Amino acid sequence: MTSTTPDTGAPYDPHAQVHLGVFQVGVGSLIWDDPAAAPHVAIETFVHVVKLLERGLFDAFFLGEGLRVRENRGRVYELDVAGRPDAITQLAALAGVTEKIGLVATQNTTYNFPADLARRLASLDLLSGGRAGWNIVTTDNAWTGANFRHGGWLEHERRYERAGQFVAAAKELWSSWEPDAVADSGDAKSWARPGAIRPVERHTDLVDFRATATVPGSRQGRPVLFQAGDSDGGRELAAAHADVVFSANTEFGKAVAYAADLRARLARYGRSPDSLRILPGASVVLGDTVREAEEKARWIYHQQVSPARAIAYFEQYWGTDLSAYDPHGPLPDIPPSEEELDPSRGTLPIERRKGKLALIAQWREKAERENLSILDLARAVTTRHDPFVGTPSQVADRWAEYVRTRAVDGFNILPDQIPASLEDIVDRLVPELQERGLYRTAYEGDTLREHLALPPLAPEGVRP
Ligand SMILES: Cc1cc2nc3c(=O)[nH]c(=O)nc-3n(C[C@H](O)[C@H](O)[C@H](O)COP(=O)(O)O)c2cc1C
Repeated sequence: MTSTTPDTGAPYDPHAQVHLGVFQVGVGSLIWDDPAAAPHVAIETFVHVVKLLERGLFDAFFLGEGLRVRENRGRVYELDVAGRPDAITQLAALAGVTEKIGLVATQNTTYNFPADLARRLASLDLLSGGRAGWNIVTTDNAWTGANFRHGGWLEHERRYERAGQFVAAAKELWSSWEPDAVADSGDAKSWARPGAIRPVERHTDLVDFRATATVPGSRQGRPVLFQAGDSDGGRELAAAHADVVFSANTEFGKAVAYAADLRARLARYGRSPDSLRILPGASVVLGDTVREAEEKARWIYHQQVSPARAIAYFEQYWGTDLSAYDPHGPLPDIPPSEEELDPSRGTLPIERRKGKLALIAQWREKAERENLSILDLARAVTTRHDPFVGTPSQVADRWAEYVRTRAVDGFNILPDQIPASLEDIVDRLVPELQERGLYRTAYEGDTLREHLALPPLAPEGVRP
């Protein structure tokens, strides 16, 4: 290691590999209204995407969870799809048309129930031949929970307390079906030890159930555990339980600091730096030249924050109908409603749900100072994940630095366009990565755990 190598809590690795997943969130930034876009809730689109990714030798395809369509004053927010099918149902269908790719469902621990969710994830894992993953989130959005399951607002710390208990209970359920309870459980025998089906129970103020598992373990033992959420509580949950983190720290300096912090936490749980993969979100815009890539990136961003979206964005803050205002004109001259935003409703980033009057005053000042229209201001204040913009060879070189310094172990691609962004990556970026020895040329294993090169589970399958 040279003196300039950043400290990521793991040694420089010239042979490090890029692991790739795709996070198809379905809402927010995807450009669905482009004529080249595939229909957003059609099974054909999902089948096409997942087969494309399998051709590109991706580790995983994964879906977000939203239990309610995002809307603004009773209308669906422009880029947010008019429907978001249940993730586990979608992934079960995709398991039947694929052989290798991992299938990861985001599911929250605040509005689900442990035994029920553990059963559904174990079913996906078993039926896909050990390719399931669970992206554990706590969700800051009581409004979505109330739609189908149970509502109610748990404070941040309590959400993570429940998450810790929930995940530990799920892991115990997954290790509670032991192979001699089955006449011939095939692959399950290779990892679990003999015994019987043990009931699992918890009786706390946050998690209260008694249940027995309904399916044996899969070829990988149990679903691979992803975690998303960047607070101290989120990082502790990851250090205690996760196999993969879906991190929001994409920019190189942030990725280095995050990796060092997380690996120090891992050590406190007695885990090695290699027992966890770090995959931040990343959007990628490729061009034959830097200029072409930059122009495309600008076009994409302008599509994402369209005039109609700019109006809808500010309507949420003003709390009133702004459709009569010209997006190319100045900010509305009417005052916003006095009412604060509902903190339990997650259409907007959580840090922007408080103190809206002060925020609007800041925006007014900025717009006047810089002579910005409604649309200009919306583009200036809405953030996006740091995109990798450049030629395929430039992006491959940057990724080599990221993985070899162990700042990350790969990326979760956040596509802007489906399928175009992903076709670009599979057909143009993957060959560049392969040329540099950064990426597999064939799948070497069958399970998601194997694709991620995670250490095998302990013989008992899980650490409860
Ligand atoms: C990369 C990423 C993806 C997420 N995806 C979802 C999702 O699909 N559904 C959801 O309810 N919450 C999702 N979350 C939000 C988390 O549930 C969590 O509420 C939020 O990040 C706040 O946690 P924190 O305070 O630990 O950062 C995601 C968070 C991150 C960082």
